[in-house]
Amino acid sequence: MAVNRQSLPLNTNIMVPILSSFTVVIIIVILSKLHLKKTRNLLPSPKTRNLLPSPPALPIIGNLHQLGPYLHRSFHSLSKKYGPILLLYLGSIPAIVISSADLAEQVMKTQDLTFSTRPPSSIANRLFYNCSDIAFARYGEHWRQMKRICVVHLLSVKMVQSFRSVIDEEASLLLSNIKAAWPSPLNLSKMIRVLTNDIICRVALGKKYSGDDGFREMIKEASLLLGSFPMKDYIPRLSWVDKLSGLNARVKKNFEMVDGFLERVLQDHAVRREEDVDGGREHHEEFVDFVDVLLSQNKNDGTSGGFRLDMDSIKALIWEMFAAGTDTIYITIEWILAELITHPSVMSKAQEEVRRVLGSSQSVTEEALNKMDYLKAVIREALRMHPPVPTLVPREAMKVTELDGYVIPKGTRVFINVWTISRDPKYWEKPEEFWPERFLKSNSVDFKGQNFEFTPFGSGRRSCPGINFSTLTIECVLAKLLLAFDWEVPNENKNEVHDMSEAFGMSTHKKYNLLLKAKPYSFPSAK
Ligand code: HEM
Repeated sequence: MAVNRQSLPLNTNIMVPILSSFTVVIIIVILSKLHLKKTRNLLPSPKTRNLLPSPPALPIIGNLHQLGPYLHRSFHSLSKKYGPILLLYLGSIPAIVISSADLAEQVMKTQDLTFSTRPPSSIANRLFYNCSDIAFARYGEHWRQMKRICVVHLLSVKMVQSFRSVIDEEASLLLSNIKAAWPSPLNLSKMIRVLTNDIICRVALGKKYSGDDGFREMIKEASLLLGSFPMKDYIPRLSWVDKLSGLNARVKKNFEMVDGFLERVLQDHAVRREEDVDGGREHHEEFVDFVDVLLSQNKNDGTSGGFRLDMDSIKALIWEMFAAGTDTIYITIEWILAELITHPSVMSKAQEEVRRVLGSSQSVTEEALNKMDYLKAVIREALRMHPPVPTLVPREAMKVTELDGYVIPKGTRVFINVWTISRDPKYWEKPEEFWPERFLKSNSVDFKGQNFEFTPFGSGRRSCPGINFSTLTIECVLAKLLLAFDWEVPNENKNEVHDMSEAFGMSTHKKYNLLLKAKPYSFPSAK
């Protein structure tokens, strides 16, 4: 799920848009003074706090003042000083930050069950129907059944293969639009964003909504809200600020829009199903979207081990596919292209491979992809340097436990900083260099969750169920883009295109758009 996004499933960027507002800072300072004594009593005793390395915390806000908008970078700096496990207070919430592969393995494998729940999030609670989704759901029977449905029915290898034609059609449409733009520059970032949104729309809802401005705004607002910082969750005594700042009203409005939209989608599908049955037609002969699958699960609820997939859970799951799927895939493709364009020799090698394997054929089959080792290495290298969810989705300790000899109280939040781990010189040669060849070695690591120095999709019970779908989409789209065009950076855009700065947002996407020229490529014999 999409995105450097803390609350999002994907959103680990807790930050600070609201907190940094002047008014709130003043309020905090006054309250700090007024309640200093009382607050001291609320913090754990010095003895408990000393158990883990921890930067000094302030009353009320804890360590929030030490965190910037790029949470993974703030955690990175703190881990340089305090080590691979450290304790922070996010307001009144204790949180540990993990920055080594060994400790990540402890959390996601050895003690996976202990760390299998998600912390509460008031915004996700509202937007995802009391956390009836997967990514925000607390560990338990509901989450287990929802994840099973997702893994077995929505994102199974067979289902993902059935989406191939959708991915192919949408990518071909993208190529036509790019061709039409030559020789003018184009905003490739924007085009890829629309592409991934269209693919997810068709796969999840059965049709595209990209032409609908209201739909785009609704998704954008939802992801902004999921990336925001509700006082209620971290400094409960300041929860009134959420009302004053308009946050509560925005959440309510967005929920009502999303709910109305999903109601209409479900209605449309239900009517179509009835028409198919009345007309004696076989329902969805060629392609079944997520809504169809979930509605049939809902109908067959007796066969799903007694689990009742109610309408709220269906809506939460459908909506989550957007939250988790759109940005992550878009961001990954954007970073890969940015790195390729910045490293022309890598670009040439990748293009040479794609053109050799595919020839003039536009069809990117599974067999063809299996011959593109270099392209796969490029994708891994981009995910290593730019993991879209850099601190994973936070977990929470379900009971008191021990990590690295430190006592971890029940309810402690856990962030795993994969951004730091996947550039740690202890595991990676030349970690700051974009060097896909590192993944061509016979003993190279994979991102499937078994190598804890490289887990952009997480690992264990809470790992990402969208890994096959993402990999297929990224590989197909990239192969087509490298096959069909030679890429040029207009002089006036050079600085922005090659600038690898990150933007603040739900996920760590590139700060500056890819404004490029795409020269259509013709195979020598076809000239
Ligand atoms: C490049 C693409 C993607 C990346 C890098 C990514 C990454 C992640 C990460 C890091 C997590 C949290 C793992 C953990 O806590 O250990 C996650 C969870 C999740 N992802 Fe993805 N994701 C991607 C694409 C997708 C797609 C396409 C979908 C669905 C269409 C999806 C659905 C989910 C869901 C439902 C969860 C929650 C799993 C749970 O809590 O049990 N993701 N993803």
